[in-house]
Amino acid sequence: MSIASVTVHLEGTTLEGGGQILRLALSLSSLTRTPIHISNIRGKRHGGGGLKSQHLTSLKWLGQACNASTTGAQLKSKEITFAPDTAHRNDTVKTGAVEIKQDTPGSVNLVFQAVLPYLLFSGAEEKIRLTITGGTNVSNSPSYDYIAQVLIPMLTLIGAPSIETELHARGWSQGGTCLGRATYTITPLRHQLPAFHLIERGAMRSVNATIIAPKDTEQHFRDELDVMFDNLEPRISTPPATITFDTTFEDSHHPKRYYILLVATTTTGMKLGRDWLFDQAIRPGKTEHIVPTMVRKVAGDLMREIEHEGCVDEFLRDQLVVFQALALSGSRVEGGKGKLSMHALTARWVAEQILGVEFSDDGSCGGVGYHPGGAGEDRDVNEELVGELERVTLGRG
Ligand SMILES: Nc1ncnc2c1ncn2[C@@H]1O[C@H](COP(=O)(O)OP(=O)(O)OP(=O)(O)O)[C@@H](O)[C@H]1O
Repeated sequence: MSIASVTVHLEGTTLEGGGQILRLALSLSSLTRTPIHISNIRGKRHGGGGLKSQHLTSLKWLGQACNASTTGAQLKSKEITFAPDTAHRNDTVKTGAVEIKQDTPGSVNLVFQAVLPYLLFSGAEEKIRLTITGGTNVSNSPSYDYIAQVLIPMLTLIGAPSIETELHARGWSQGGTCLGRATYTITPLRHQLPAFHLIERGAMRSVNATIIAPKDTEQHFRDELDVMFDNLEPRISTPPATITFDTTFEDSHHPKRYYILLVATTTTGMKLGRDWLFDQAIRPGKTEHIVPTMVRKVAGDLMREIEHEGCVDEFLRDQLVVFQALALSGSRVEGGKGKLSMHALTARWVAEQILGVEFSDDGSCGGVGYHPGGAGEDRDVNEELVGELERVTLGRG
């Protein structure tokens, strides 16, 4: 495994040009102790770019965790340097209860996205109960529900220790800001993450709907979902496999807070998710159209994911890039006919710049086989454990 010891410069307007470049670069820099310099941060975003609260929170937390020297660590900053202390040991990360607080509804799950690789690969011996304050349901980011129902089960499928989740309160960016809190209990890896193969999609087994909306819309949602499930079934079923449909409804306790998530699970355990946080101004007395609009929109999005025949949805595809890059060489994620998103291309680019890994057109990656707790030194792999995990990783030839 070769890791750059010189500072890696990342131009923040590259490809997607948003916050993902920063989060992933910070994750990989902290783990490998590679110094980074990012210019024009979020340079393709309207309003001038720069660090938002969620980005700054991740930067500060990772900076203190790996004892990094930083410059530019303030809100709206468009340029940072981040140089982890090369003598620092990642396995000295604080275990037990770890609290990351934000005083805005910045996405809890984008902070989680930034710090998870560091904690999972820290080499720490004890569990980490990570609690993050902020927004749990925020536009253009993974919701708490998506993380719990899609990302985490898929991480378990690829061989990561299971992560428990607990929601204390929801935090919304809609209908006036309100802070939420969620806890993720992470068991750090004790060995390299084996190469994983998500290549067999299997047949559809179930579709679960999660609705969070004002209580008086519950029946309307259930009726719309019943119609939608009836329409969906013949289009996605592969007899003799049968599909079950299920709906969970939660009162959002606010007339302007609406959220829907649909998760399709396949016979090989793949999870495809599509959601929508209703984020338009809702005028009193003008809400009847919202329910059918949301159901139709998300059902259409899920249908497109299913028709692509990939093993992951558009969002998971970019969120798994970091794990492909850190796993042993040869992980492959089948995206099907779906176009690789700009986020996925950007994540690959950051991983290539910092770790020197390469991704092939078929979705496979020459991962570095990162040793938990290490900065890339060649320790022996626990072959027995890796073999065991390989058996639970789907599609392994
Ligand atoms: N509906 C969704 N479900 C699951 N994940 C999502 C969803 N929308 C966005 N994401 C994920 O959230 C991340 C968004 O990255 P992005 O760089 O756009 O965010 P950001 O830090 O808020 O930056 P910016 O404000 O610059 O857009 C990506 O990993 C993407 O896959």
